[in-house]
Amino acid sequence: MNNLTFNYSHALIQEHELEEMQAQIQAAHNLLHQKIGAGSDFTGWVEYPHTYDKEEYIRVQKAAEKIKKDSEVLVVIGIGGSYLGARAVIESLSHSFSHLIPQKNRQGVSVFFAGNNISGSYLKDLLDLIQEKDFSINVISKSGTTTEPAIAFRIFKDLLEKKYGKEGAKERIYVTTDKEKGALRKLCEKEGYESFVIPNGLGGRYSVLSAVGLLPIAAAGIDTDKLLDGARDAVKEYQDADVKKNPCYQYAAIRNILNRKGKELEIFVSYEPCFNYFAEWWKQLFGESEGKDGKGIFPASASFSTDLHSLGQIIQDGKNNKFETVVWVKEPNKDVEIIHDKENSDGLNFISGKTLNYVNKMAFQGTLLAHVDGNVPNLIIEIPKLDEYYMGKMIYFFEKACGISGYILGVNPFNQPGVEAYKKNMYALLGKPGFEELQSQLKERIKK
Ligand SMILES: O=P(O)(O)OC[C@H]1O[C@H](O)[C@H](O)[C@@H](O)[C@@H]1O
Repeated sequence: MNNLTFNYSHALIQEHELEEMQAQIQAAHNLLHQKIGAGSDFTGWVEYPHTYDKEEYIRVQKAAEKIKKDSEVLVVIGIGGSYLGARAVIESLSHSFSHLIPQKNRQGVSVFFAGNNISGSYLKDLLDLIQEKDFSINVISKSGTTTEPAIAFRIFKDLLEKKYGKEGAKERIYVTTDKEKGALRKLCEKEGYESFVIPNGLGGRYSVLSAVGLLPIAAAGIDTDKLLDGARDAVKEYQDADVKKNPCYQYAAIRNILNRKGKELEIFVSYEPCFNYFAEWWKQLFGESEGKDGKGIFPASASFSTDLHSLGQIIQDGKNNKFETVVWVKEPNKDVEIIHDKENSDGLNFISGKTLNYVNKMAFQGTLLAHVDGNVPNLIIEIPKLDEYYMGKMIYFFEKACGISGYILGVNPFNQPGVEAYKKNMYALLGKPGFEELQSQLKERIKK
């Protein structure tokens, strides 16, 4: 079938178990669509592929064109939902070694990411690398107050101003933030930077199809119209509350069935290394949405066949608490044939004339059956090819499955209160005004 498909024939469940989830699916569907569930203020993403601000979308395209004309590099500064979606799409749809492709042979600029860690070495390396290049920055933060991107923004803004002067720098700074609140919005108003809005109804991890993801993605030369086409079709295809007819809801339901049977860990698996950041995006989506109130499936990831040589053992024979969700691309865009070798010293002439994609497929099928034999249920999401359209569709598939799955689990899938704990401690240890008492308590504990 020429569409995204969900295959649960290796899920190690009975059909009636899925049918029995119908009432819970219907209830979750109502909570989400009628916007009456927990966190409903953050469900604007459900219809966003239709309701997005069309005028802003044109500005995003124009900004991307300007960046392509005046820059070799775009530095995207953001953390969590403010960078993972863009990175997932860019890495999935770009040449595997895109940074080394000369600009004249590529559709867009090289996109590098900063402000997603606090490593001095990482930042220094990036600063050294772009020093000599023409670059622009897109700083992305919904709250406008997150420490990691704020630190990086200070430093890159300073570099831009030294290189191009204050006025020149202004032409190269793009800000994506809340419409009204936060330090970044204030700064935009003061400095007159070009800015884009993260709408109120979108939490960071649900924001990739807004300006948050679209500006970096478009600057990288990826067709955002097609991405949105895929997402729009997904809105239509995944709105049937009948679990028998909705693959997205089947995935949400089966995750919960497996979780109730003791599967505490879900491994996102792909056989294309370009999906590695898609896996990171997926991990934030499910981890922050479901991991609360002492509940949630731990989202992990593996890249096969690479990790079959490291994690393969524990998946096959380790504790029986995990399942795999495999994303399989039916027709990869490129391929290489295995050549015949007269000597045949490696004994591989039996596959000469075959292609790497063929061998990869056999690895997939062999692994699937081996892991299922090891009691690891496998859920398979197949896309016909890896392009913008199916990327958009798959993003929406996972977003919606996550919202529905979270409601079935009985949590608010749209908040992330637990993330604040480390931040408070870090601020206190850094001596942020207002955190004095916590600082002395923490220093006592660290001494011990
Ligand atoms: O966009 P920002 O407000 O800077 O937030 C960036 C990220 O950091 C927070 O700590 C949250 O856990 C994430 O959900 C969010 O995506």
